[in-house]
Amino acid sequence: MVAAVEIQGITKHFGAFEALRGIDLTIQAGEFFALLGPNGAGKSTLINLLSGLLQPTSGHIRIMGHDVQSDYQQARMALGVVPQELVFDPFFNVREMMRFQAGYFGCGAENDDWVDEVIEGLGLTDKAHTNMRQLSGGMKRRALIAQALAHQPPVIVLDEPTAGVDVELRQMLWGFIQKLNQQGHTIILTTHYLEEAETLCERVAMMKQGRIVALDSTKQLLHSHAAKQLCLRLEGTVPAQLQPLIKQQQGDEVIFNLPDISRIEVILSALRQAEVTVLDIRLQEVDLEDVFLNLVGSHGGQIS
Ligand SMILES: Nc1ncnc2c1ncn2[C@@H]1O[C@H](COP(=O)(O)OP(=O)(O)OP(=O)(O)O)[C@@H](O)[C@H]1O
Repeated sequence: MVAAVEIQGITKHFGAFEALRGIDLTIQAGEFFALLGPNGAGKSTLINLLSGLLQPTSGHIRIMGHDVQSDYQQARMALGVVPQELVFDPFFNVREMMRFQAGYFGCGAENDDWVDEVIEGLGLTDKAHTNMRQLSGGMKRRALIAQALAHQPPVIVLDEPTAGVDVELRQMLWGFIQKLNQQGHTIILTTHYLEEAETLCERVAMMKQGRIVALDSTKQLLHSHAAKQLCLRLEGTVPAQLQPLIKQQQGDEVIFNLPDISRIEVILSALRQAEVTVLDIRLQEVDLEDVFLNLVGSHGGQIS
């Protein structure tokens, strides 16, 4: 079966700056794939190369077997990209905008059922005849997603689609995207909500400074970093020798990293000796965010 996306030896320089330093990545048709990395890692540059908005310095990309440079039209037809920014044509209503968009890709009236399915699936039915500029921010976000899907592309790239959207829209969006994935569409997602990637995506690539630093199934990534964490509520000050083990401290709750389980005894005995009282104790598994911080070394709001 032909791969949805094949990226071979891709580099991209902006002047002397190397934004991508040799990317090799194959995404199979039907995958739900996450592309993660801190700000500036090169995710958007890679997405812009997929859609042909940028030319690579070296290397090749194929979408559903079509080379993005030598067979641009077919490659672009196979791809729907939901961009980060809210860019839209202010002159059309939602349905017109989708039909025009589909028209650019050679789709005519035979595509109208699909247009209506997407409008309904994204909760835009009430707004189908509303002008784009009269939509609220969340509705514009839905319309942009609809626009990217207008020509029924087999490969769908979502560049931070849930940035700044409310919980209701996020759930609706993921329900719809999961349905498309079950129907066979390949989904490639960048998000800074790592719990979304963890729940939705079968496979994850983590990028750092223009390179892929981890590429594996979500399950395997979590398994290979299967260290646990010890969460304690404490009365007293954590002694100095335990400070390097602290992952996070908020009020009286302290989370310790446990590279191995026997470290629990060391921690509890050091606390006893320092006469710190343990008020509560619990163990927790690492999540994708912990793995990400471990591998990419970036923090909190910088994740995207
Ligand atoms: N047109 C350009 N000219 C010069 N440098 C650029 C250009 N576009 C991107 N860069 C640089 O390339 C690097 C990668 O940027 P890119 O936007 O791909 O990162 P990203 O992973 O998408 O980050 P974010 O999460 O912030 O969107 C950054 O250092 C950025 O400043």
